[in-house]
Amino acid sequence: MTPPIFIALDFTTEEEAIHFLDRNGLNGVPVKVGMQLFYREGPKLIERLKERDHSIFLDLKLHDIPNTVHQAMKNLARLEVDFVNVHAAGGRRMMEAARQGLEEVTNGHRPRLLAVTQLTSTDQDMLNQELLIDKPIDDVVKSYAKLAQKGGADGVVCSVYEAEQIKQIFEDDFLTVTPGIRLLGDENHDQKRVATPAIAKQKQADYLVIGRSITKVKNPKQAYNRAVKEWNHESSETIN
Ligand SMILES: O=c1ccn([C@@H]2O[C@H](COP(=O)(O)O)[C@@H](O)[C@H]2O)c(=O)[nH]1
Repeated sequence: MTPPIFIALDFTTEEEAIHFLDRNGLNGVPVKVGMQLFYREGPKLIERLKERDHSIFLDLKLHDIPNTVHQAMKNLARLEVDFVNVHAAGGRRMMEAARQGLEEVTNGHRPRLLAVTQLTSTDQDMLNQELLIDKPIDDVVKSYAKLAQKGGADGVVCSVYEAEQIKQIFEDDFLTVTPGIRLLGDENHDQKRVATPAIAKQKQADYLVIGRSITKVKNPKQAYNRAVKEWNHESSETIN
């Protein structure tokens, strides 16, 4: 079975991204396409990745008034990717509009809708002092997750540290997708709520998103295999 690990293709051009996959023998692995690459290459890149049999998480994090998100989601749905997302902070009506947009243009196989709870680059201090949210971060994540479910999301983007609690609150099929993954010894960069693949597995995350720990290292294939091994319990590296 393909491991549920999305490699974040945070490259500037399609050629860089494809060359990275080819050079490292990562053909057909699940990939995440974010703003950096999509804003440059757009839908034709998605078509190319689909032809190459990649599952795709299109991570554009929509956050706007409900009508705009509704119309935008109709266009994204036509790309027939596996996952799309919005910021839960846009509110319940916006998420309902997103879901409705996805349903309006797909027959059966619609992309699954995720809602970002709190970015993994946010920590407790930033939440309190910059965003002026005076609550423990895991409570905020849980509360946004509840809102997301009411708004029709199929799951949330959260850190590994909230995944387990979310799994306890919701049915098993409400998904947790967790970025902020680092292999032991790697730099955290701008990420704050960080964990290894082994911890992610322990905390019952459904999917991992890994970027720089794979894409910016000397031997990406070896790093990917390390993540897969941890996920499969073949090695148990713990928290950074
Ligand atoms: O809360 C979030 C939501 C999305 N991301 C995205 O995931 C990758 C992580 O990249 P790394 O290099 O592994 O840090 C990146 O594309 C982000 O846009 C996130 O990190 N946190």
